[in-house]
Amino acid sequence: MNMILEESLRLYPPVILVKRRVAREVRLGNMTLPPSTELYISPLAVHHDPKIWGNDVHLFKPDRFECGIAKATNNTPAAFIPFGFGPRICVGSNFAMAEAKIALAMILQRFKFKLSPNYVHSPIQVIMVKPQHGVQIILEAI
Ligand code: HEM
Repeated sequence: MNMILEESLRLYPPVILVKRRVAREVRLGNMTLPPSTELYISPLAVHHDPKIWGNDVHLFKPDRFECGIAKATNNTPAAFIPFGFGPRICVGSNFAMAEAKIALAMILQRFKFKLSPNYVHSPIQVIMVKPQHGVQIILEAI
């Protein structure tokens, strides 16, 4: 379940941009950034970089996480940042993952489900990334 959630967060990070402001002059690669420069870091872009994830970057493949995030990102921790990175990383990340697993487990204990043929895949950003037309699923009690 962890792998499925991680792969979902990779392909569709709810937060597609995090922002940082440079506090003092800093070298970043071959650039020198003056204080107050604003940096926009896109989890969406990083998560879809074939140089990190390979040519199957756009495919939903939860098993890429089977040996953990470090292995999936070739030891590049900043390549998987659905909850941001560093000292200001999301404080609710563990809570959010636990909550999603509990909710899914409660559904799976009672139902089988499949995607409705009416579903139209159209992720959209309205503050967070979400399915534009909702996600229609067909539940079957077990
Ligand atoms: C799937 C669910 C969630 C996602 C994808 C998410 C994502 C993020 C991201 C990307 C940041 C910015 C991190 C950075 O700048 O490096 C953030 C910050 C934050 N998140 Fe979340 N978040 C989620 C759920 C939650 C929940 C459930 C809570 C509270 C219970 C929460 C509370 C916060 C707070 C307080 C911050 C600001 C942390 C700081 O600036 O020090 N988040 N989140």
